[in-house]
Amino acid sequence: MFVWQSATNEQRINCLSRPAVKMGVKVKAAVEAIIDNVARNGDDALLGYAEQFDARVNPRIRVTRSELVESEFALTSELKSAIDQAYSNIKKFHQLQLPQSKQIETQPGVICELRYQAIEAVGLYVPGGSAPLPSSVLMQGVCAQLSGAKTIVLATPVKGDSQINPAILYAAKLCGVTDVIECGGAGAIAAMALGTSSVPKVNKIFGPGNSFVTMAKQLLSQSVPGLAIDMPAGPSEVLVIADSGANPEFIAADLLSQAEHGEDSQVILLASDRELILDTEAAIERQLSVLSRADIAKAALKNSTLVLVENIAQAFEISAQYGPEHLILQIRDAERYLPLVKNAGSVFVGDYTPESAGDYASGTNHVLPTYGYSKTYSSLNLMDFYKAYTVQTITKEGLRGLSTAILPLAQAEGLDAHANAVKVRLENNND
Ligand SMILES: NC(=O)c1ccc[n+]([C@@H]2O[C@H](COP(=O)([O-])OP(=O)(O)OC[C@H]3O[C@@H](n4cnc5c(N)ncnc54)[C@H](O)[C@@H]3O)[C@@H](O)[C@H]2O)c1
Ligand SMILES: N[C@H](CO)Cc1c[nH]c[nH+]1
Ligand SMILES: [Zn+2]
Repeated sequence: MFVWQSATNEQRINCLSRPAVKMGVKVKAAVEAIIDNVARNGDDALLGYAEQFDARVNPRIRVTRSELVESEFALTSELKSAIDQAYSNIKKFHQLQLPQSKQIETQPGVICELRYQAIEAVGLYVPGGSAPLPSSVLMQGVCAQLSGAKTIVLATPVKGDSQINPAILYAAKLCGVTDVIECGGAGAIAAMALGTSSVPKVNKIFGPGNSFVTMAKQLLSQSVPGLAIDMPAGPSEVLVIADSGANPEFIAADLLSQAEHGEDSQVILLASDRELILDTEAAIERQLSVLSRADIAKAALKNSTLVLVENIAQAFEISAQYGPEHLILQIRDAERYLPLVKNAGSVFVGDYTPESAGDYASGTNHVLPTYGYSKTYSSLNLMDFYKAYTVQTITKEGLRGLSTAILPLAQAEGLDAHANAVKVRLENNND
């Protein structure tokens, strides 16, 4: 147990530091080499990485159309309807976000509009190194589909001699994905950013992934002209704020649900009650013993801390400083505390709102900023698949009215040609 009140500043900073950030320099060098190889050797580089990193036997790049169409027959009816239910809820929540153009006459004869256009070609990365994630297909695919993107490329790694997971293919089919690519990591991101013989080049790359994926997105968005990315969405994180009324079994389950994602996941509990922390420690031990991914969760717990805070208000201050991907509030009267939430990708309110609900099926998006980027980035939403642009239409009289602002400003800036573009029109008597 970490006691916030008696810790030094340095100990507090350490307690909130993220494991993935510590390995940044090594990851950058590896990713730069991968991008360079894909730029030079295209598909051949991708096939090589599939063998090297995913132990792929007879690697290939493209999944066929008929595999997509037939994927549902490989699913149990239970899993198929689970995917359908999640798809429907995610679609409902994201349909709410459809952008609407707006216009206003700012002064007589001067009309300004804000319009939206879907990004034409999008690349969706679905992590698959440690677990296949059909839910991540839905989170990104529903948005791409609702936006009307023309090209929707989905890349995911496949391990060893296994087949690509049919649940991933079925979710991709539901979302209207146009190209499914069997490659992972930085290579897959580079392929979608640069294009290869088999992989269409896209305008924007989305999706979570490990440190290699996240680094590749960041590096390529700085070097490929016009390429955009959604956000740095790396190793999963959850921060739980709990009061003395919380259930330690629920807290332990929530912490373990994210610890099991990867060894570099981080889970933090901020609790105002010492007994609750001790009970949660015991619950974690009990629950861990029957988890199939206990080893991964145990490793992640080494980067994680159960913290005793003075009071709930202090917990919110610490959480704002950390900026978690997910924030779970297991406190009485939790809604009352929502105004204290400052930086969090997605907030789960009350004892019966586990993160798993948002991870899979409630309707909210699970692609969220990590590494503290919830301080500045939004959670993935439909707007990320659009660009907004403006349109203006001005009548001659409108321009005359506006000239009293344009001409003095152009003069003040010493830009005569700007002023002339107005004057020639106002002096024109040919219409
Ligand atoms: N933030 C979010 O919204 C969100 C959502 C889902 C999952 N996640 C996170 O995504 C991550 C998924 O990671 P993952 O590893 O399971 O899958 P992944 O698909 O992101 O990464 C697997 C790929 O990493 C590459 N790789 C592996 N070892 C490498 C090495 N030594 N050098 C270079 N490249 C290497 C390989 O190409 C491999 O195919 C987890 O950390 C999980 O927590 C985040
Ligand atoms: N918790 C992950 C985001 O950090 C999303 C996910 C996918 N499947 C299960 N969980
Ligand atoms: Zn999860």
